[in-house]
Amino acid sequence: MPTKPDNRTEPEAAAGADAAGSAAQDPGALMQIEDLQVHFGLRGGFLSKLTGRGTGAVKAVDGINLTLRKGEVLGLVGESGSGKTTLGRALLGLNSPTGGTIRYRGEDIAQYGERQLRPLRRKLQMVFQDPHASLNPGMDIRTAVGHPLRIHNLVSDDTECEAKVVQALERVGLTPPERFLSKFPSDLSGGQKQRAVLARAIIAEPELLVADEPISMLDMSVRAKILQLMLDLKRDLDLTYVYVTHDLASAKFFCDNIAIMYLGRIVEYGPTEQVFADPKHPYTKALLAAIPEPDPTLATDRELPRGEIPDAARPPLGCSFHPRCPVALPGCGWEARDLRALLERRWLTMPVEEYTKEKALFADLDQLSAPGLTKVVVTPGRGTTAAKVLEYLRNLREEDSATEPREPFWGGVVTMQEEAGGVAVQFEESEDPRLRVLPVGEVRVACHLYPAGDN
Ligand SMILES: Nc1ncnc2c1ncn2[C@@H]1O[C@H](COP(=O)(O)OP(=O)(O)OP(=O)(O)O)[C@@H](O)[C@H]1O
Repeated sequence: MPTKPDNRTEPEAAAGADAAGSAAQDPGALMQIEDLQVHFGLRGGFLSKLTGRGTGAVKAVDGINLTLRKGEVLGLVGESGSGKTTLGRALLGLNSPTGGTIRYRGEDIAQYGERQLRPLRRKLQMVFQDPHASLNPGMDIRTAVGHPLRIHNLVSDDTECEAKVVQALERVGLTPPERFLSKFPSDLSGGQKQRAVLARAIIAEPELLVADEPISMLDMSVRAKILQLMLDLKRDLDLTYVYVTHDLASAKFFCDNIAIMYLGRIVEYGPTEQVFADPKHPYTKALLAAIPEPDPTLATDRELPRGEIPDAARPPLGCSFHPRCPVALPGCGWEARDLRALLERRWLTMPVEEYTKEKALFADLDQLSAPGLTKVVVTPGRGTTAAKVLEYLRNLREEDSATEPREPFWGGVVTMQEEAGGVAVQFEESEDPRLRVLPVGEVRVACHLYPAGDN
C-alpha cells in the first residue's frame, strides 16, 4: 500500500547525535521542531468544486523535523514554492501550524495565539526580502528603528530610546548615526535601508532572526557586505539565523547547515560543506548542477530537473521529486498521473497529425489525473480497441528503452494488460522516503537510493 506522506527521521537516527528530529530535550537547541505542518485550506469556486480541483489543502510545510542550535546559521534552500518562507514564518508564529510542535525555551509555541506570542516577539525577529516595503515611508529612521523598543516597553523615555537607536545604527554601519536619525527611507540606498531594517531587528535583543532572501533585492555590490554584517552581528550579539534563499552560492558562504526543501519537506540536511562537496539527493544534485558553470563543456542538461515544481495541493505519490528525478527507482511512487505526463511530453514534440492520431487512442486522459492511482484501467477512444491501446503502450515502452534508456517511468510499471474492455496499467507500490542519517558523515537524506544502513 502507498503510505501517507511521512518525512520523519528514522527512529534509529533520532537516537544518535540528532540534528533533525529528536523529541528529547537538547540543551544546545534554541528550537526543536517536530512533525511541523502548515497546510493552507483552499476554498475554491463553484467550478473548482465541481471538478475537484482547487479544493483541499496546500501542504506548504508537511512534516518537518529540525533542531536549531544556538548560534547556528541554518539555510532553507529550494525552488519557489518549496515552503521555505512558510516554514520560516511558522517558526516566528507568523503562520499558524496545522500540526506538530515548535519547542522554544521549553514551551511548545506552535499553537500559541497572538496574546501568548506577544512577549516572545522581541526575541523572534524577521528580516524580509524587500527593504523598501519593510520600512514605513512616512516614518523617520529614529522612529522606525526605535519602534520595537516602544511596543515592547523596553525604554522609559525618548532619551533612552534614542541612545539605543544610535547604538543600533552604529552596529549596522549607518555612521555617523546622528546623520541618519531624521532621514526617511526614501533618503537611503537599498543597502542602507536593509541596514536600517537590521538595526530595527536587533534593537530589542532577539535570539532568532529569520532572514527571508535579505539580499536578493540589493545591488550585487552590497550583497556580500550585508551578509558579512549579519555574520558580525551574529558573533557580537549571540544570534541564531534561519536564512531563507533559493541562492545556493550565498547559502554556501553564509550557512553552517543547510536544509534542502522540496514541496514542503526536507529532502537533504547537513553541514553546508558536506552537502556542497557531496550532495546525495538527486534534487540537491540538480540544484547544484543548475548553478551556472563557468566551463560550458561541463554543464549537463540531463541533470537539471525536468518540468516545474508540482502543485503542493496535489503532490506526487511517494517521493514528491520522483516525476522529475532522472534516477528514480520503480518504488518511488509512480502513478497514473505520470503516464499522462509521459504521453503529453511525447505529444508536445510531435507533428499535429501524429499527435491527433495517438491521442485518439485514449477516450479521456482525465481518468489519469486523480492523485495516487497505482492502478488505472485506460479506456480506449471511440473506434479503437483495448488491444490497440495495449500495443501502443508496449511499443512506447520499447521505443523509450531504446531511445531514452534513462527514462525511469517504465521501471515503475509492473503490468499492462487488457481488462474490462480497457488496458489495466499497474504501478509498483511505493513508500515515502524518510529523512535518514547516512552511515558516513552527518548528512541526512530522504531518498530510496539510500536505504537504511547503506551509503
Ligand atoms: N497564505 C497562503 N495561502 C495559500 N497558499 C499559500 C499561502 N502562502 C503560501 N502558500 C503556498 O504554499 C506553498 C509554499 O509557499 P512558500 O512561499 O512558503 O514557498 P517558498 O519556497 O518560500 O517560495 P518563494 O521562494 O517563491 O517564496 C506554495 O504552493 C504557495 O503557493
